[in-house]
Amino acid sequence: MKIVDVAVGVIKRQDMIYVSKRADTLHQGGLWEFPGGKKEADETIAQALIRELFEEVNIQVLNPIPLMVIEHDYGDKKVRLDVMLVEEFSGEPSSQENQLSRWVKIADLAQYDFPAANLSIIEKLQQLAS
Ligand SMILES: Nc1nc2c([nH]c(=O)n2[C@H]2C[C@H](O)[C@@H](COP(=O)(O)OP(=O)(O)OP(=O)(O)O)O2)c(=O)[nH]1
Ligand SMILES: [Mg+2]
Repeated sequence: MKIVDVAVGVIKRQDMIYVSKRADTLHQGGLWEFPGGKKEADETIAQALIRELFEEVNIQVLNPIPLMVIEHDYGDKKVRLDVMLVEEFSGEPSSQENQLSRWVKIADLAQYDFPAANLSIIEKLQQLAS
């Protein structure tokens, strides 16, 4: 199965992360996510991140920092999540795609249902915060 490259942005301000709820109809629908999306063939992963975060939450990413890469096989789809920490950005995140979105304290992220591939991201954020 072809692996899908995904740029994922962990948008952080102080002890809060900006999360959105995926539409029910999408792959891994109804779960919470960090904004992002599929890399196009002609893009670098950083370019994909900048484009996706502008399209989805209307911010200009300034200085993304690589956090981790996660490969996960959902059975129906294999993904490679290139996760980047976004602490420097301009604009105020707001959902452009009718997604429910909110700032959540890192300590409270575990109360939200995320796709299985995201568990190690949340663990890492909690380690960094403690
Ligand atoms: N954006 C995002 N995708 C995630 C996360 N965790 C996770 O497993 N994924 C998976 C779900 C999808 O299979 C894939 C990303 O798809 P997407 O639906 O965001 O892609 P996209 O924005 O390009 O959407 P589209 O153009 O296909 O509608 O990565 C996450 O935290 N954020
Ligand atoms: Mg997306």
